[in-house]
Amino acid sequence: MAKSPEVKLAVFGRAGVGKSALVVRFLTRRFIWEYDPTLGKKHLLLFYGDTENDSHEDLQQRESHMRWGDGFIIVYDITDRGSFEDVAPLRSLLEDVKKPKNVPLVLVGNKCDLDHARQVGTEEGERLAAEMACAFYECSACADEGGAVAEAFHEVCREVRRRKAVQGKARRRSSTTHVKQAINKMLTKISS
Ligand SMILES: Nc1nc2c(ncn2[C@@H]2O[C@H](COP(=O)(O)OP(=O)(O)OP(=O)(O)O)[C@@H](O)[C@H]2O)c(=O)[nH]1
Repeated sequence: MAKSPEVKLAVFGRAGVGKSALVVRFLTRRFIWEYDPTLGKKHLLLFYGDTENDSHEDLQQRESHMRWGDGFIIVYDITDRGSFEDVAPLRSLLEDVKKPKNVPLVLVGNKCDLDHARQVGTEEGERLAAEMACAFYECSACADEGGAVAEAFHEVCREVRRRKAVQGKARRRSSTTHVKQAINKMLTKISS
């Protein structure tokens, strides 16, 4: 069976929203405090950073990771409205930095086990995701009973692969067109 192509995923969101916990949950099906520390952050896909008070270096690093990624997950914490307000600027930066635009993206509202402390309604997340034309998941890295964390990661991977397949087809079609044009040119020359 053909191996699935590698997908480079980048996870963005304000500090403390649970990026590392989500990646650990996805990779190990465990919450971060249960996981083996020897696994280490090197196994995490990505874990960036604050959107406020960023140094020039932080900004440069974030932009280079945006260029690096094939697919993106933007995370906010449903108990932290500020982290929700960071989403739109992050998405704009992504649109500015990443070419071509309209990247594979999923929006995640994390920590939904803390419903009593909720500051961002589910419908607000849904509305923002609709504006950004991307899928939306509310989930909890801590108590992921329905498997929404894995579903969010899989959805962005599927979207990346779908687009790679379309691009591959377009590339093959354009190289076939080039060959046809070259043959036609040769035939025209020969017959003239
Ligand atoms: N209750 C609850 N706590 C969570 C959840 N996800 C993460 N946390 C906690 O939130 C805190 C921050 O989680 P991290 O995964 O380190 O967040 P981060 O976004 O990677 O943070 P930075 O590395 O600072 O950017 C930790 O204390 C986690 O245990 C969740 O789904 N529910």
